[in-house]
Amino acid sequence: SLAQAGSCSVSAAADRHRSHCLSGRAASTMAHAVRHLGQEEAQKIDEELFSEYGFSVDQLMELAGLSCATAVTRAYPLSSLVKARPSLLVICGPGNNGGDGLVCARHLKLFGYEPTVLYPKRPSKPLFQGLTTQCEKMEIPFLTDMPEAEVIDEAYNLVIDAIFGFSFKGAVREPFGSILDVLKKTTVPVASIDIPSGWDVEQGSADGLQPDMLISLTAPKKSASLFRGRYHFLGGRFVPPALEKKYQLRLPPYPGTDCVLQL
Ligand SMILES: NC(=O)C1=CN([C@@H]2O[C@H](COP(=O)(O)OP(=O)(O)OC[C@H]3O[C@@H](n4cnc5c(N)ncnc54)[C@H](OP(=O)(O)O)[C@@H]3O)[C@@H](O)[C@H]2O)[C@H](O)CC1
Ligand SMILES: [K+]
Repeated sequence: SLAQAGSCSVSAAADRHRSHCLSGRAASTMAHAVRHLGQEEAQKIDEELFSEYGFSVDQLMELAGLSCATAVTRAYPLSSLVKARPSLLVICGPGNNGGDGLVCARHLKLFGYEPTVLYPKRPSKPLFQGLTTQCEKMEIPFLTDMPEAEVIDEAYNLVIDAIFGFSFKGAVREPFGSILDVLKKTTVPVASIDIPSGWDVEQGSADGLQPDMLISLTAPKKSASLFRGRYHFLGGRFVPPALEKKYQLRLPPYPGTDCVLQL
């Protein structure tokens, strides 16, 4: 099974479900048995990319956000959107996952979508200020408050969840608890960047958000085995082969020059 081959500790039920749902594409991905990372391991790889491999956060965030925007165009092409306007709501959290969301919003605007951003807790670092300015200069509107679930269902085709990534821990603190409560009541699809927000990075969340799409960055995290949505993509095509080897990531090959891969 994926769990055994991929050394991920999912429950037997999740494992059975996964085997049951195997499609041809999933089966070909299984041959590679991409490894699912624990929280500390994901953070360690991230740290190593910066310290040992000389990357800057901005660089990887740009590639991560571009992957997410590209994956969104694959799952929800402009021609498939049901509303008159190609409107999207991008909800950004206080860490780098939120930064990925800002980059993703900017690229989606360039791809012809109409993103609106909610960014309630903004770090004072120049990186995030710059990403915010870039979005503002691209005429991407910023909301001051989370709309009601009915308003979101009425106004947007898709919500992009860039609230928490692999550093999330413990019970959700405000204002994000209320935001996630509203998000759980919406019926429009949700696309989560790296981790469905509010999920334990390894154990998931039985009564948590159930996104339609998950874009795993670098490599899926353990909780990705519990993802039940329609689209699971891998993005963040920036891992040097030596690092991939060291952590035995067994990443499936990206096709051609693509920056995303559907798992
Ligand atoms: N190597 C890669 O794959 C790259 C991935 N990227 C993206 O970065 C995130 C991880 O980013 P990080 O900044 O480490 O963490 P998060 O965005 O997940 O979240 C940190 C912030 O969230 C707050 N937090 C944590 N737990 C809670 C909670 N229970 N309630 C409320 N808030 C919470 C935390 O607050 P503190 O008060 O604890 O500081 C932080 O503010 C990864 O998932 C990818 O999306 C990079 O962009 C590129 C490289
Ligand atoms: K997320």
